[in-house]
Amino acid sequence: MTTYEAEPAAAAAMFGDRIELARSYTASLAEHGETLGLIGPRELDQLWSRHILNSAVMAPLLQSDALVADVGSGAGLPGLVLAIARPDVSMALIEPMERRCDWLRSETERMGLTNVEVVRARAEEVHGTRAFHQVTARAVSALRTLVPWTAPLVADGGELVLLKGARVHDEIAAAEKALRKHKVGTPEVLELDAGDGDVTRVFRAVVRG
Ligand SMILES: C[S@@+](CC[C@H](N)C(=O)[O-])C[C@H]1O[C@@H](n2cnc3c(N)ncnc32)[C@H](O)[C@@H]1O
Repeated sequence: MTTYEAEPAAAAAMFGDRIELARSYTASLAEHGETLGLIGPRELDQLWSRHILNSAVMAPLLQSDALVADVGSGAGLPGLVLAIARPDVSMALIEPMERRCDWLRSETERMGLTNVEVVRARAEEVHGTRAFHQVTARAVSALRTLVPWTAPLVADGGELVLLKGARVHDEIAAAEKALRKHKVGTPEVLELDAGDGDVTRVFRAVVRG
């Protein structure tokens, strides 16, 4: 059995009655994630805090019954975690790599999640074919590149909700032209606590399509 970080106290409160599913996904990611190239070996020590809770912190930011796209889901971060935490939300996981899509589909099926759709594509290939109330992404690219990939997927008046690191304000400055071109309104940077005292930064902005 693979050993990984013990469940932080904050997890149960963050997932509520969905905690067993979150435990199941975390255990499965710990067991298969390294072999499938989804996470590095050293990440097992921070699997809950750095990946699962860091993703789950976005759950309260999703609108009720929203149609959400997660661009570049990879192992399912934050998309699968959000689908677990928010069963009212319909989540499309947009991921171009076949092996990652296979993993996302098999986890969706194994956990019996009915609110997940896996879309094997680059975000740009989905432009003009679908529109979402909110679009999420984590660790995919700097805003300058990420905004042109994600903003065209947002329905008029919808939101970008992007997990970002400490350099988010520099990224916003560098993305000024892209933000204007894609009609992204003035962004706010939320500083959220994922329960471990570390700050998780989220870029949130309305898109006028
Ligand atoms: C560094 S991984 C991050 C995965 C996950 N979001 C996480 O936080 O662990 C970046 C992911 O973005 C995907 N990706 C890269 N370019 C993309 C694009 N244009 N559209 C959608 N996904 C893309 C990659 O295949 C990869 O799975």
